[in-house]
Amino acid sequence: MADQSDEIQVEQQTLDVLYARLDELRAATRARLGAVRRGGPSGSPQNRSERDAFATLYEDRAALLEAVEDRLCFGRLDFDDQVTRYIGRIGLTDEQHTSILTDWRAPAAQSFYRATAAHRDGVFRRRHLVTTGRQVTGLEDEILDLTLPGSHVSELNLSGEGALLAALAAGRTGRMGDIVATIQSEQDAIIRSDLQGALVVQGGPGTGKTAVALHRAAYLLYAHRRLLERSGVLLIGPSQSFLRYIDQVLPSLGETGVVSTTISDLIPGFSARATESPVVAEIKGRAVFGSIIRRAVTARQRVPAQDVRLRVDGHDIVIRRRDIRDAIAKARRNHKPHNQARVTFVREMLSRLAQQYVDQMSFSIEKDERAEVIEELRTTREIRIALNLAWMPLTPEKLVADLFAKPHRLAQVAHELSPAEQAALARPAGSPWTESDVPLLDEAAELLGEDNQVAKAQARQDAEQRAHTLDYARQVLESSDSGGGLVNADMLADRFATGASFLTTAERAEKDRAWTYAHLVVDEAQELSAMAWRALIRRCPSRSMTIVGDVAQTSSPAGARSWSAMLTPLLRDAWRMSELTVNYRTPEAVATAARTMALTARLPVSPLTSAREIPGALQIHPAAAADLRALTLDLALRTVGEVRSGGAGQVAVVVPAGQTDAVRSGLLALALARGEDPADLADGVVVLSPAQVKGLEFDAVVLEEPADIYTGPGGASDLYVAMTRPTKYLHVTHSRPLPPGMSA
Ligand SMILES: Nc1ncnc2c1ncn2[C@@H]1O[C@H](COP(=O)(O)OP(=O)(O)OP(=O)(O)O)[C@@H](O)[C@H]1O
Repeated sequence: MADQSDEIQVEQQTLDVLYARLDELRAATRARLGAVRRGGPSGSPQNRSERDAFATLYEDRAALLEAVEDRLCFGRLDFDDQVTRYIGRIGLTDEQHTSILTDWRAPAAQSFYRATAAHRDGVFRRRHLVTTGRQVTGLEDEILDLTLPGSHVSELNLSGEGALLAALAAGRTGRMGDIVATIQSEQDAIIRSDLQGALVVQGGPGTGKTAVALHRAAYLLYAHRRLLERSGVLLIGPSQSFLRYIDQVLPSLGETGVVSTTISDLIPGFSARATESPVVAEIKGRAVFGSIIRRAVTARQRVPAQDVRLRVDGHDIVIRRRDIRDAIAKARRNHKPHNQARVTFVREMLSRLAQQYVDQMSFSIEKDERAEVIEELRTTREIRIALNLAWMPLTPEKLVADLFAKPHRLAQVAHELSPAEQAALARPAGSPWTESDVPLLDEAAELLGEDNQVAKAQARQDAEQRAHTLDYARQVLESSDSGGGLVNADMLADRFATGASFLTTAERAEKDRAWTYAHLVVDEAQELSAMAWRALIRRCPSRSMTIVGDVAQTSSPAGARSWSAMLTPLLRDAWRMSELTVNYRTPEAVATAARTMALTARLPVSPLTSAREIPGALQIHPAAAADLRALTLDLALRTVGEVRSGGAGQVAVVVPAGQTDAVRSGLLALALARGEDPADLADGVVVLSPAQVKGLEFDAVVLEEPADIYTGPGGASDLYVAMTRPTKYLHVTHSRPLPPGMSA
């Protein structure tokens, strides 16, 4: 022990040097930022914009230096050739530019995660530093050179087993933390895998897929910073609550520029919140909807049943079917989206109609007079109506809403769907949007292009905004008495505008539906439909993607049961797969029970080894139907008390979606009856449906009546997800027989 305390002292000295350097850099960055800010708002627009750029740079740097306070340095490598290297959250150099801390993502840090006794890479000792604040509180050494005393090989091949098991045993806070100090070798291989192509990471529950996906994003941003910062990285998660659960991980790794969203929120300024039956969601998720939407667009470019005859200004004009057919063909030939191609169609039709008009005149006319004729025809109401009927300007919302509100429109373009399937999709116009509508709207937006009516409205709005800004600039000039011709209202308005447009890549990308990203990270990817994949792939033309998920946990009927069946039609052979095999979350007994149930239900479960065993982790409590709820509520309250006795801790009660409200009020009533503080209850326990717990984890889960979940819409997959959420205890309460394969 004396040995270890000496070593701790040595490491404390190193840590003191590293934190002192961190403090120095923080102070220097703050000083530079202060100097830039003191520069004030004067100077030419260019100076001002340079200053803004520097200020943003220093602000980012200051935020990064603040974010790495906790566990700044967590490891040390000792090499055969006497070299020692410290590994931490960021790289640091001293004043002579000598490296004193290696960024965990640098190639020089790789051995910290990968070196094994069999492949040492010249490392004879790997040391994990356990720190609390700025104090070293413990050490864990792994001697990789088996000829040295103290060497030891972990059964599961885990590195830094002590540090890892301590991290896994810690109480959950409701927010995911980073795993940078204890990344395991199979995870590291995925994190550092090539940027090119799509990488699918398949793994059972708790194998660290989410953690790995986020650390990979941080790694790629480090290794390919220029490319990735210019075009951005997009992260897709299954729900807003999941995004909240993970939202501290990337900032703690010093990365803040990743855009994260869900399929429901994929289109900027649009949010789909309504729910619909799984049957309907499955139909709308089919890849064939790509063709259906395409046909729905071309169906809106149509030749009318009859010629239309009218008189304009004493001239006979015939809107002929033949002319419309030719103009449609001409407009389609330029392969522009519907709303843009419409311009060609209208121009061609007006030119043909103008020719009819001119042919009836007894004299020839000049070019500008012909333009007047065209304008007159363009503004004639009947002509406008006839041209719109032939080629209507459309928004994606209108196109998709019509498809489901007007059965004849769907029937016209969706011959792949049976009459029953078409009938299932019917809904009234004005119905609220659902998640599976979003990929259809996105597909439609792509094919329709900007509606120039919308663009015109935007231009009008911009002009109004400009007038408003000018007005404001004039007032500023008047009140600041800075006349004398040095600056005019227009120039000042420009300066205000420059300030407003000073956006980061992530901010610009987030606002732009058509933005294309350099890399895409998709979590819980098994849930995505073929249509959702089309929408995502469109956003990442390079196909550089990290796709993580588990096809045994798929509950969406439109999701993937096999990666190859889902991805090969979309990506051909431009995807590769890696598997994660160690379960870091669920105790062995719980994992085994979940797995046996899943195998009995023939789910495509991945092989899995559990890193932890906790005695009494799985407890099954039978009850009479009349007593079941009371038992569930009592267990939930008792378990919250137990898991929070040591500080942090979270319990989830999982019940089918329709019962969450009843359980929530039951818990509250019971807590009040027992004189407990409702605020404590709200902190420590959540009541969620199987769909809502996907991707999350808790110290303990109380699962009521598994047979209800098993026979519910998500079936055995939902039950598999629910059973695999706890890090410590799973309590199952039931009055009906347990589902096949499920037992203690
Ligand atoms: N190397 C590691 N060191 C410490 N903790 C780890 C490590 N790998 C995974 N974990 C922890 O294990 C838990 C499960 O990880 P994660 O949520 O990423 O798993 P998952 O595979 O995405 O699970 P699911 O399929 O159930 O969503 C998390 O608490 C994570 O922090």
